[in-house]
Amino acid sequence: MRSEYGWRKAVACEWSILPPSSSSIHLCYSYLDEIHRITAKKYIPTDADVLKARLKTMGVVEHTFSIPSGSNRGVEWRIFDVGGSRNQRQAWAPYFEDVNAIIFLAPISVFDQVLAEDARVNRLEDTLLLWKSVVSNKLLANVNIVLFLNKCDLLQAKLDAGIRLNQHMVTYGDRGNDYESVSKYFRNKFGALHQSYTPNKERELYIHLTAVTDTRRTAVIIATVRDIIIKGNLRNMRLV
Ligand SMILES: Nc1nc2c(ncn2[C@@H]2O[C@H](COP(=O)(O)OP(=O)(O)OP(=O)(O)O)[C@@H](O)[C@H]2O)c(=O)[nH]1
Ligand SMILES: [Mg+2]
Repeated sequence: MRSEYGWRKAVACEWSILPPSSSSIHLCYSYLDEIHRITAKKYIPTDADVLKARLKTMGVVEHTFSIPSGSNRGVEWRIFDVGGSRNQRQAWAPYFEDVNAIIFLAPISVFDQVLAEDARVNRLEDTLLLWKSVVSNKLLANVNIVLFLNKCDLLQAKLDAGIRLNQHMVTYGDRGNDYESVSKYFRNKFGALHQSYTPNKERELYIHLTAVTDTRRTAVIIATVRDIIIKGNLRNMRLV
């Protein structure tokens, strides 16, 4: 087995030959920081280890659960997790007719990365195009949409490291390269696309800045989202 120093050196070398799309390298580093724990004979993955793992969704994965207590006790929730990569998106269509809400995760830290599927395409530009096609879809006109501007922790780290948004997105111009300005810009950009392209001008868009690997904070956001979805469904059924 390589020593910790050896691993770091190997990863550092790899870093220099990999394209900037290799966000997994950051994750390698966080696993490497805990190499002794992870390579121990009796290693049992923690929840955090599982969260950090990159497990690409293939097809559509369904999860069903109900909440055991509280006012929504007994309500059955069905969640469909769909693969986001380009070759997975054709699998989404059959689910569009029957959903009550969509939670769209847009990774806003990827502004300096390209698609694994096509190195000519900037990942954030691709996300914006996908967002536009989802919000403009007529089949989804009455579906509540919640937008998670996700990977905010990685965005903050990149900006703190001096990576400039305007080098990758010229429309950003000479605005400040700090987290507040950048996140506000993305909030407005995604919001404006929804405003322009939604077939349902009454639809309210809910936007949250998230780092979903922070489970404590995400639990609070999910509780808010759950209430929004329930209220939206009741409204659609004209019960309130
Ligand atoms: N630091 C950080 N890592 C995140 C965040 N959200 C997801 N990740 C990590 O990003 C990687 C990709 O997450 P996945 O859940 O596999 O990505 P996905 O968007 O479902 O991708 P597909 O299944 O291909 O659609 C994993 O290693 C996650 O731990 C976040 O907010 N912050
Ligand atoms: Mg997935």
